[in-house]
Amino acid sequence: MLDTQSALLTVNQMTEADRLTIAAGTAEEVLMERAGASVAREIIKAWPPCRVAVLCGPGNNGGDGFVVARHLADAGWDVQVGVLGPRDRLKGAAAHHARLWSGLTAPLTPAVLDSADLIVDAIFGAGLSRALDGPVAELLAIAARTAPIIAIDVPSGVIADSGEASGAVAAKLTVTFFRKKPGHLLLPARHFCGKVVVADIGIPPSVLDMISPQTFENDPILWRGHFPILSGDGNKFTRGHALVWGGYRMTGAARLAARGAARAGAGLTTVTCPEVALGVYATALTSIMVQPLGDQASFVKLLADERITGLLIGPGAGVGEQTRESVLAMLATGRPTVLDADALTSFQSDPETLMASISGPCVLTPHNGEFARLFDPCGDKLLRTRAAARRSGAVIVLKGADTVIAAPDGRAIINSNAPPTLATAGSGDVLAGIILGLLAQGMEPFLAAAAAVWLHGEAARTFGPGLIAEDLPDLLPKVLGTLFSQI
Ligand SMILES: NC(=O)C1=CN([C@@H]2O[C@H](COP(=O)(O)OP(=O)(O)OC[C@H]3O[C@@H](n4cnc5c(N)ncnc54)[C@H](O)[C@@H]3O)[C@@H](O)[C@H]2O)[C@@H](O)CC1
Ligand SMILES: Nc1ncnc2c1ncn2[C@@H]1O[C@H](COP(=O)(O)OP(=O)(O)O)[C@@H](O)[C@H]1O
Ligand SMILES: [K+]
Repeated sequence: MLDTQSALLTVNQMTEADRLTIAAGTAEEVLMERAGASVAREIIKAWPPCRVAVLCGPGNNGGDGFVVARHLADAGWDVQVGVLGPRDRLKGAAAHHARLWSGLTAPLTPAVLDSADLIVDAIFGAGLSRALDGPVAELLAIAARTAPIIAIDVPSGVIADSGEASGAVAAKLTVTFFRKKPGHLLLPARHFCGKVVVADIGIPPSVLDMISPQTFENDPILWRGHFPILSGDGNKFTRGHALVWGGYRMTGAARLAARGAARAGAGLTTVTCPEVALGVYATALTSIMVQPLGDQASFVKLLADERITGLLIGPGAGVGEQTRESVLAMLATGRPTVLDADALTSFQSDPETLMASISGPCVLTPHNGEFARLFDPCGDKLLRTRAAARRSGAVIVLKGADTVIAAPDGRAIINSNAPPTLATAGSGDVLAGIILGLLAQGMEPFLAAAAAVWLHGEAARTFGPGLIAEDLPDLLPKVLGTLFSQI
């Protein structure tokens, strides 16, 4: 099992974590007390005392709100509490904490927001089961124009499992409990969460042994121990040989990928390209080798070289029969293969042939457009990436600001470190190359893909504004140096 420190829990898994903790002897009221107290602590840390409106819903999220109200009032803050529906509708721990609130409550109308300097959104958390009712959505819209919002668990309107966010408004801070939920990372919900703080409410991490989470936030802790390590007595061949299929006339894409593979640590990197393009590739590549592609038979012969340990096709490959044939020839070797861009689009009219040909370690790196050409685009990003991985038998990297990496066995990782400067031509080509470089060194495809996506995001973050794809490979040494100096 992957390290559960960066696990993301579904609503059902979080309920189970609560249940196991309660069964082990912690009362639900105590968990709620700790949850609300942790939110109040974060507020007191970040804001000076002011007038706060706490908006409480009908469930346990509302119960947390009453705890926050009490702690802030005890600390001398001016607190208004608004409650959705009759106060006696609250049950269990929420009813208990509502009783401990000795101040007034008002109905949940815009009047509660009058002259608020800060607003606590405790209307709905994990229990939101349908789109927000009109009046609640209207109140939230007014709240967003009135003062900064602190959301408890998730901003109301966010579906924690899927990242949908109908009717939600942007919070400055979201305080969640024990572990993050997929909705804190998936778009659009992520945009509404602001800064996310995970508070410890005394749920023991050992409950996760029983829950076996399958979804994780991308973090080196998941894959650092599997990263290729150089052996002192190795040589360039023991570091793997990465082969990139280089197209013509779009030659830049494969060159970017090749540099990504080399910087990720492949001992040798070769671009094989049509004879006519040899000069173009050779002038722009030095340590990376260039080989003429020849006809299909000679390509198959080249693939028979056992020293080649990783294959990539797609960047700048062109859509068509030659690309299809080359993809199938690569897959037939059973060696680790990355399929990107045109290699995916070339199977648009016949995805079945592609799926049926994948048997070895394989990573597909579509963006949303390429994904929809091969797979069912319905459902949230986690769901559809997982389904595609299961269907294809390959690791799927569904790119974007919230890239999801899914394995055929159901594990999934959501990436959160990619800055928007990555939205620049060719950055995906570099990513495919980094994955190739790690695969060529023998790293497991799922973890290689996760590591590459993280390194790619971190490289871009290190660089800052003005990034172009060419910069990315040369930023890897610094990112890797920092990463491994922390061990
Ligand atoms: N279970 C526990 O032990 C803990 C739970 N905690 C809090 O409990 C929350 C989950 O509590 P609940 O499961 O009670 O769920 P919520 O409080 O998020 O909401 C459930 C209530 O809202 C109603 N509802 C759902 N969608 C609605 C809609 N669109 N319009 C109107 N009403 C709607 C439901 O009928 C139910 O009454 C978490 O988000 C967290 O804030 C924390 O106190 C930590 C401990
Ligand atoms: N707004 C964004 N924020 C963060 N990362 C992004 C954003 N937009 C794109 N990316 C990342 O940039 C890369 C773009 O890849 P791709 O769409 O294949 O473009 P190209 O074909 O031009 O290389 C992917 O890794 C993607 O996840
Ligand atoms: K909330």
